[in-house]
Amino acid sequence: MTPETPSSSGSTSLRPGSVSDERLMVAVRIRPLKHDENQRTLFALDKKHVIISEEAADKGDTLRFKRGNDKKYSFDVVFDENSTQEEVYDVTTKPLVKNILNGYNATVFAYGPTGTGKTHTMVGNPNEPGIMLRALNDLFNAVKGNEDQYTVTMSYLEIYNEQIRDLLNPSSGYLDLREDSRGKNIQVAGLSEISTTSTNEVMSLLQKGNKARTVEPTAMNKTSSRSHALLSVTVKHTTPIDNEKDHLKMCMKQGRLFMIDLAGSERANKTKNRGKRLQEGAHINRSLLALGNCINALSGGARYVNFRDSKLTRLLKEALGGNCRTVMIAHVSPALSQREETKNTLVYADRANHISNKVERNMFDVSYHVTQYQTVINELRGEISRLQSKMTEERPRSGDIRRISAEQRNNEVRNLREQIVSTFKEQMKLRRKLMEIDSHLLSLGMDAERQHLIISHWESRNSKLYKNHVNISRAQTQQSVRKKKYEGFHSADHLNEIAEEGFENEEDDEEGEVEGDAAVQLAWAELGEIEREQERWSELRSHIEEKLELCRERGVALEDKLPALLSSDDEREILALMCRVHELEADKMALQSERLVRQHELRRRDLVILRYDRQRQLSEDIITRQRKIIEDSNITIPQELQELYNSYQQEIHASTYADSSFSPTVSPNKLPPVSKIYSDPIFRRIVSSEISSEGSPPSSAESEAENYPLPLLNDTSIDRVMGHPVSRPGASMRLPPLHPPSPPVRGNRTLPASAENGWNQKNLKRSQSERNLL
Ligand SMILES: Nc1ncnc2c1ncn2[C@@H]1O[C@H](COP(=O)(O)OP(=O)(O)OP(=O)(O)O)[C@@H](O)[C@H]1O
Repeated sequence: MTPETPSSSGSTSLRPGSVSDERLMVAVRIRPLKHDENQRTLFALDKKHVIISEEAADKGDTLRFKRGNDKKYSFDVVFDENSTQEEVYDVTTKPLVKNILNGYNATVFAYGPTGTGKTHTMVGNPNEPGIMLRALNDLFNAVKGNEDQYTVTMSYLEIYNEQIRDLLNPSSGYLDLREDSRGKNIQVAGLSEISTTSTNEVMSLLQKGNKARTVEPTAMNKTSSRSHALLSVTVKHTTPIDNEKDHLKMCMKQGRLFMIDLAGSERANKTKNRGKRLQEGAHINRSLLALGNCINALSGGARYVNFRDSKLTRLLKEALGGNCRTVMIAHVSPALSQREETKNTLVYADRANHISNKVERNMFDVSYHVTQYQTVINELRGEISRLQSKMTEERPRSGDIRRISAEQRNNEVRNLREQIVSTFKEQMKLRRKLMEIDSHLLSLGMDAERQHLIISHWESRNSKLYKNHVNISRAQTQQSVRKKKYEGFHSADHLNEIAEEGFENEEDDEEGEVEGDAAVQLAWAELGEIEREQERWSELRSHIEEKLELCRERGVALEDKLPALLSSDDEREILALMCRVHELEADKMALQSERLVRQHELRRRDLVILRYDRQRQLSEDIITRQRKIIEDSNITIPQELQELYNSYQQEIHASTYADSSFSPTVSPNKLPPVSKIYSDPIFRRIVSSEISSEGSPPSSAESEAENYPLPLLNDTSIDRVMGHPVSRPGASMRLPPLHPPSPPVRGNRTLPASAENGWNQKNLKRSQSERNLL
């Protein structure tokens, strides 16, 4: 069985205008029994399941693990004691390396009780190197030949007794953890960030770092790591943008990979630790407890998660709850003597399995933000022109200036200047707050849209697919019932009530529909919650807007006081200073906006790649179905088509080689003759009904479609395939040409090879232009 890769596991659908949730991937690695351990309590059932027994079992006694008290757990992947370092790396981390090169953040961390093999997995030894070295090796190989475009830097730190130490420069002492006022952008001040693309250099740096790490013998592990070690690798990729019209000439992607070897949780009575070791153990357990609490809160969908309880959780904040693909490798011992620790670890790992991270933001959001920046910039520019015109105003001054002492005037001028500057700062603060509120309102709007889509999808499914049109009125009644429930929704308790209550007055007993009902109830409830939040934030917005207006008026009033105090030159000087401050602020805003556009461009490109990836998977599905029909009907494959398939297979193998997360579904020996299949009326009926079941039939207006009768996908079908129940009437689109193409069919079953060549030429051009898009 090929285990899922982090990029595929648990990720939900993605489209422009949406945020994608990536579920945290959880792997479990079982270490081999030690010589003095004879009884075991844990077995790997297969590549995804483990079973833990209440009672003892002898070595190798798998059969008895089927009894009542045994508990089974499922994970994304399970590595048994025979798994190699290479296997563990290939499945958990190798796919992340590709993500890093594409500008994503990713984290792999080893978790588990002391002595279960975390350091073995992450660091390893010269004969069996661990994840850290393998990942760095792969990263360097990937950038080889393009070193001018890539910058790779690394840092390595340990958290020992809640203190941070630089493992690449241990003499620098303890380092501080810094973050901005909103708890974002967490950084370690003074941490060395070493730039390299040489594997040998990295080897010696890692060795140096590992030597500097705090390791001590305990009763449970002769080389027990007494600290958490965090290796971070950042890859920056800078490429020129082709588009001449684009005002941004360079495109920059930055991905970061965190590889973390946590210290092991431990029980004082088992480790027999005393004094310093006991104190270390307490620190380790406290920070792991904080991590456990975060995992609990995140997996339960809590709105607030406390990352502040330990330095470890503060550093892992982004990995667990932010823009990051994360893999947790939970380590366990199969020994009976370790049963409690193993069980606790499995429970934590199981909870972590429910954590999702948001790794993609939408395009609309970005362009909206850019507009917001532009609005503030325009306002600032307006202020600048107003101040400039004030500067050029010719006003007789000497007679107006109040007759006061020079010292008094200096004081008043200083006061006035300070007030003007602080009013301006307050204005900027309020403007930024408004931007944040607008952005939050926007995401609420999108959340609401998502819920509406769930509801409308459910409605259309109920009325279109499963019911005849007599039942439409029933669906409408259902909608009004739900609406009433939504309007009456006031609390979480009420939500539970609704969920439990179900729709007792209906007779739906189809399982799928019951599930759909629960989902739609939740969607209505969510909508209620979202609307209340929108109201709250809109009120806050009006309040801030009022404050901003008052602040502006105060600023103008302060400016008006200037002539009474200053000579014409003094006033000009102050006005010029204010102009400068405004200009700087406007420039800053412009830079921030530009940065946003760049980030957006990166995301957009990744999105395009993702869509093509999905189209490719869809093509494979179609091929598999075709193949089945061909095999069932015993149809012979024409020579030309066989050649096309051979080319296709080569492509598949090439991409498999380049991307281990992709597994071809077509066997190399036998391939289906698509041309005959496509001209086969039964096949065409099946595929058309499968693909066009929710949309309109192929349009005869499209001449290409007439010539090459591939089924057309309208947007609804595409969205269905892409995982989006969006119903958008109108536009239709042809299947992507990535699957083996169907040659033209005209009366006879297939056209001669020359006609097919013409088709291939066209197809080739189209693929080329699609590649250009990327
Ligand atoms: N899968 C494995 N194959 C071979 N040896 C292993 C495996 N897992 C662990 N070991 C061995 O078990 C011992 C303890 O492993 P390791 O030091 O990696 O545990 P740990 O979880 O990092 O412990 P601690 O939390 O105390 O630092 C080491 O000698 C290691 O080589």
